Amino acid sequence: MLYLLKLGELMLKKGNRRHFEQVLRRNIRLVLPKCKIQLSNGRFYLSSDEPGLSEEYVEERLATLPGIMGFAPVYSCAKSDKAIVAMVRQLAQSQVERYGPQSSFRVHVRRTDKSLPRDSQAYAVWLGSVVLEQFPQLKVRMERPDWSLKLELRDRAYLYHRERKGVGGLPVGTGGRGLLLLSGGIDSPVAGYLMACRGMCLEAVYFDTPPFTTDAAYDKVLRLTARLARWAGSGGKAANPPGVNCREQSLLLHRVPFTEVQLALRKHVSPAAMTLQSRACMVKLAEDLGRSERPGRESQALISGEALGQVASQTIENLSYTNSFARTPILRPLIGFDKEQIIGLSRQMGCFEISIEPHVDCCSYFAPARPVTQANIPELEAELLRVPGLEALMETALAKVETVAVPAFRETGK
Ligand SMILES: Nc1ncnc2c1ncn2[C@@H]1O[C@H](COP(=O)(O)OP(=O)(O)OP(=O)(O)O)[C@@H](O)[C@H]1O
Repeated sequence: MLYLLKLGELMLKKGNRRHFEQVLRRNIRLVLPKCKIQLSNGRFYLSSDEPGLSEEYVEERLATLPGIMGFAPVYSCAKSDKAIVAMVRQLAQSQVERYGPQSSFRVHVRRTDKSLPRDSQAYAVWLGSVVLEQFPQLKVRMERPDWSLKLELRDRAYLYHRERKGVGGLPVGTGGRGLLLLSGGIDSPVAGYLMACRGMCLEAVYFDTPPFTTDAAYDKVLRLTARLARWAGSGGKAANPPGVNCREQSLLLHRVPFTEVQLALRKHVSPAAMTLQSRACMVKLAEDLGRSERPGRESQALISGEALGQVASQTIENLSYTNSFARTPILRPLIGFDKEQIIGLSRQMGCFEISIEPHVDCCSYFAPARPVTQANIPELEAELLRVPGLEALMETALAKVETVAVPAFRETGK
């Protein structure tokens, strides 16, 4: 099996392109350890002789790896006319068996080796006539043919007839480290996906409020984390904090026991500010968690699934209030998205059906009927300071955090 990988945005990097390529190579190795990777002329080639390795298995992983714009299973041969003709004839034969002797086709050629005797167009015309000689009833069609053959003339000749899109973006591990606030809802997994596709190495944190939330709600968060790990989990060893040595494609999920904090807030803050004050505590805890016990490997940003105006608590005043609890930036990649766009991405990720399962999360349980929409920052800060023992409750919560590495593909039994 041989695949040609197209790198897209990576190719635009100038001085540090090698670094990006190395990170991508490391990520591919983690995800597909049984494949060999070779880099030549701005293309990666992935090959394997492993008998049990199916195309479906390989493609499922390549399709979710940030940094890969597209990929195609290819045949390759030397650049001699004789070898190319034999390879074209063989692939044309299989396409005619599939689409019929009267189907339409085109040949597309790219040539990076300028020392060859023909230019790309002349190669395409010549190979088109080779195919027509073999199957005279075929029709040549440039626009939307039934099938096409694509030939790339590089160090060798590479021929393919189908190509799949990847997610593009940049390889995980080239964009710093972020801690995603992951609830069981629709938005936060999508926010994590977008940041992973910009190369950010992620971990996730979930604030759990038993008995107001159930084990089923946590299980839902685990399944969402597994899904997200398909895109974000390729940071592998680089994503491990000290003491964890996970070599699988996986994502670390921290579960913070948040009940005591929520109960103290419910007793001492105004009902209308409940959501906002608990979000502020989450931000503070997440930031402390992202810094704790990991010198040199701290989270450099928090990530949240908030979108401006999506719910009453997500106004610009309220976002400014929660910002004031973090020294690191809070990234909100969905800030300008509407719900339909978010749902579209969530479906694409295979998260939507999980996210809409009906489980109560901590915020909806404690949510006020009429939340504060225009945070008065000094008043709210003063109110939070008056909650007795809040600091100690937060420290206890941090001391009891449970961390698991959630593998990307185990949920499907693969
Ligand atoms: N229990 C939680 N654990 C971790 N993060 C949370 C939790 N609840 C909320 N968040 C974070 O706060 C953001 C805003 O949450 P909120 O409930 O207001 O919005 P939402 O639109 O329901 O978001 P989502 O669909 O991600 O739950 C979430 O996107 C998430 O990043």
